[in-house]
Amino acid sequence: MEPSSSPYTDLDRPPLSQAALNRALVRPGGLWSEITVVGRTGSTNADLARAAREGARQGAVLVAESQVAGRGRLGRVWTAPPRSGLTFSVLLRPDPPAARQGWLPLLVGLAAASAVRRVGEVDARLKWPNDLLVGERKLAGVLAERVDGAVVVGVGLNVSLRAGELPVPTATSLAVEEAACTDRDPLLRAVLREIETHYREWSEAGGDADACGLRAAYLAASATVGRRVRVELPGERVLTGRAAGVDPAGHLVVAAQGREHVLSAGDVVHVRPDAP
Ligand SMILES: O=C(O)CCCC[C@@H]1SC[C@@H]2NC(=O)N[C@@H]21
Repeated sequence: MEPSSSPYTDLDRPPLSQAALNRALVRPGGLWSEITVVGRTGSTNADLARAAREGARQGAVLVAESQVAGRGRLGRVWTAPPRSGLTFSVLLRPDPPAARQGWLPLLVGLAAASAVRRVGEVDARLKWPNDLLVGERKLAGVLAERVDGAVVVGVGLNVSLRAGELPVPTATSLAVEEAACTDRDPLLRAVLREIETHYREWSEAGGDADACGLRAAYLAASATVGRRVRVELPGERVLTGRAAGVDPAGHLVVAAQGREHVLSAGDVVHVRPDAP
């Protein structure tokens, strides 16, 4: 076969099939109501947020082959060449009280990590709140945005990018990690099935992450708890200490300066054990 003239070799990869995804994942009584695959958009989170305001049903999934204005946490951008990864968002209308909905992005991060471990056979772990790491490199990110009564949760997962194609040196991809599977279709199906399972259990437990085992499963997949961390907090404050746990609300507990701090937001950096 002639080498591709495209700067993105991933354009040679098969597109995701909307029809096949709907056949596999949309069923009566299930969470997913409709899966839409678009060739190109600005941001799947922005699109689903708009749909949510217009009254779209719970369980809408929007997948983009190419996203040109992907949004990340804390005002960052998410860059991914076409078909090089998974970029999708889901629309949820959770019943549990707002005070417990902080678990939603953690739940989605856990689902993505479980799917990557199972299908990709890569040891993905979670940096609080919901970055997927392999070692210390970032494989995927999750962005949750509240829209009226709904929550839109977006996932960006690097799949087939080679080392020289990664957007930043601290990133990785399933291809770089020599995953058992770099086919986006089974990966997407696995992530959506995992989200559905965790979301159903969490909803049935009224959002109680202890009662449904979510907190225990999250802690087992955590790369942060037990580590020394530096947390950049809103307002340019920084806290350095030991990540002692995740509380029943999904907040990070950091032991520092002789007491425990409960953090609901922030950017965590894992500090090397031998660092001064
Ligand atoms: O790590 C982060 O900062 C979160 C990144 C989230 C990126 C995904 S890609 C699909 C969805 N649409 C967006 O605009 N962002 C999320």
